[in-house]
Amino acid sequence: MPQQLVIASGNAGKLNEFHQLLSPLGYEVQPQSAYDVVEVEETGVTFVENALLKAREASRVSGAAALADDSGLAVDALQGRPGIYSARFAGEPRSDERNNQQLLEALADTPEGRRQARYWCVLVLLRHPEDPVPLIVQQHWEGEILAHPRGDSGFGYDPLFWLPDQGMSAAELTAAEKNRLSHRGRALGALVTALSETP
Ligand SMILES: O=P(O)(O)OP(=O)(O)OP(=O)(O)OC[C@H]1O[C@@H](n2cnc3c(O)ncnc32)[C@H](O)[C@@H]1O
Ligand SMILES: [Mg+2]
Repeated sequence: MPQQLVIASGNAGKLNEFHQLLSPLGYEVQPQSAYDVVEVEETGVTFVENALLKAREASRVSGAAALADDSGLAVDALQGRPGIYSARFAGEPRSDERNNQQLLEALADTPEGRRQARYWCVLVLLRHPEDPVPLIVQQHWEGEILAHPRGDSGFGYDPLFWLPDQGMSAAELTAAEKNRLSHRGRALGALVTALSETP
């Protein structure tokens, strides 16, 4: 992995997690805001398309290697929604709290036992804006949607994301524990491995 990386994201929760995961490995990470990268429109219909759009713009503007994350929550009872629209589920202005409320309403008639869901995380690394061989990895994290929020760590849908094996919500995990288990933490592990195997 290039030692200096721009993180193509404006999401403070993601930026924190990338910092925690990459700094111990010796990477110097900077948010795209350090280069005044403006948020691109996420016009793709897949996570990978949106991640490519974000990485390319950040790499183009910064002139550096860029890592983008497009992620979201897919709920079985909602046929995979909100999916790529997770950040915009409750419309504008975007807010985690309103998105969580929207999710609870959408699942109001769905009983416990039928509330399976997963987070997806797709990471795209571009070494330069015209990199013809982007590194792409995707990972998921299985859970269930709670009827009431629990915990105040993490971000986004974490207070509603129940982890049966842990007996707690994603927002009740420590940051280190979330990074070890999560879609993002494991995707980054896979990316580092993929990079070490790439010529
Ligand atoms: O596009 P950037 O600038 O990176 O920031 P964003 O928040 O818009 O990010 P996405 O477009 O990838 O949308 C992902 C949404 O999915 C949710 N999400 C993704 N990973 C999550 C996590 O680890 N915990 C909680 N919610 C998460 C959260 O609501 C995010 O806003
Ligand atoms: Mg986004």
